[in-house]
Amino acid sequence: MDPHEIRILLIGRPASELDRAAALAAQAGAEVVVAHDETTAMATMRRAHVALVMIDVALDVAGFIAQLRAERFAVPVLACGVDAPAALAVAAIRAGADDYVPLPPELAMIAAALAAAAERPGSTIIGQDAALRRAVDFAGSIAAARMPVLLTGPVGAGKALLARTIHAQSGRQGPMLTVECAGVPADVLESDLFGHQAGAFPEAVADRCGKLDEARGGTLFLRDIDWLPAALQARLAMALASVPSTRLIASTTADLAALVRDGRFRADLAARLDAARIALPPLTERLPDIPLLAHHFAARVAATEGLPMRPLTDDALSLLAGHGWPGNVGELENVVRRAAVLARDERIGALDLVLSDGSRLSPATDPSDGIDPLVGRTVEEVERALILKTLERCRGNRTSASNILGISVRTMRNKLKIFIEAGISVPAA
Ligand SMILES: Nc1ncnc2c1ncn2[C@@H]1O[C@H](COP(=O)(O)OP(=O)(O)OP(=O)(O)O)[C@@H](O)[C@H]1O
Repeated sequence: MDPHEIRILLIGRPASELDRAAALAAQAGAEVVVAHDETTAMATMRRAHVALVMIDVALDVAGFIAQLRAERFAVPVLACGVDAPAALAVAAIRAGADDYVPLPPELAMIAAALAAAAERPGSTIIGQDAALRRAVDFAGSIAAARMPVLLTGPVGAGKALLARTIHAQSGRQGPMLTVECAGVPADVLESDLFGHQAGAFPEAVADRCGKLDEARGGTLFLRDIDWLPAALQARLAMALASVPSTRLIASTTADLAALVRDGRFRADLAARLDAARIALPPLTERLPDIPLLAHHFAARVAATEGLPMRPLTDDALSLLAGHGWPGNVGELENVVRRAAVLARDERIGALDLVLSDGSRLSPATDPSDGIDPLVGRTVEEVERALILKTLERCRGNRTSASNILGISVRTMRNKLKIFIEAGISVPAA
């Protein structure tokens, strides 16, 4: 196997249930490698691109995760075990594992973990909306070119999916690798992108290849590029010339041109990325696509979970059509996925549609409703009140509030900093 193509690394003792997990993962279409101890596993991490780690809870999960962190690997880790005491599972999650999977694993569970962690080329882009189809057609027409692509649009609009499609249609032989720029510490991001040499920092026990290099002949997808710290923007702008065969695709929910004007993003890098810009419309601007997408997601859940297909009732569809969808297609997918698993009847009804916080779906309101009393206030005052109120409703959760407001978490943090400096109290995180 080409070491660069490993998707799942399974770590466990020989002849354990983990071998069965490996067989199932392979059956689910994954490229799998098994390591029987932590040292071999770390060696694999250093030489290959691993999208997901599954480790037996009987091993030293905390130690392994600490080692991953020390060497600056950002990879999802699932702990797993056979009849493991709940305390072990909890300890693994406390140590930083993303989740616990009981063994023997079910194919559906492995497939779901994979779908969440792996970049799957060729997933279908559903939708008939004219603006969406134009975006997809344009993406197809430039897929084989080498020019960078900038994908813009609100959170959950399908930018990552379109990036995978462009790579799949590009005919490139190399891999598509993703670097998540949002919320990752600068040093981890730097190692992820550029790699490091043994001894570069105390825990750097071996050389590590960065994704910019690893993606030679393939595609490097920089998700939420506006989060890239200034120093790394500079390093990336310089490094691009040395990897001409790596195709860059970047995504952002922000207005990159505005960030350049504010001096928060390098003009040369923005210009480079902007060679081809593709904007994805928010879901509320393509309402006729909602039933198509809902049906698609319901069918996918039925297939992966081994459940009967449950169509949506007309009431459920009209509730979906009236919702505001701040999280766009990603949010719709989550709502339908939950409903398809939890629905008791043969069809998914309006009552089955709940948001991730357990609240019922609410119809969208006209944004100009209730705005009269605000006339006479400044935009700044209204903006501040809206931000603080939304944050309060989200119990201080910056990410949820910025999703709802349609601004980046960084913009939200900057605004809150200004409020705090002005002596205004802000809900705690
Ligand atoms: N047109 C579509 N057809 C089918 N699935 C879609 C479509 N658009 C988005 N999805 C699915 O919705 C989810 C969210 O999409 P995606 O991650 O591509 O959004 P994004 O714009 O990259 O989000 P973010 O801004 O958070 O990075 C994914 O599971 C994706 O596969």
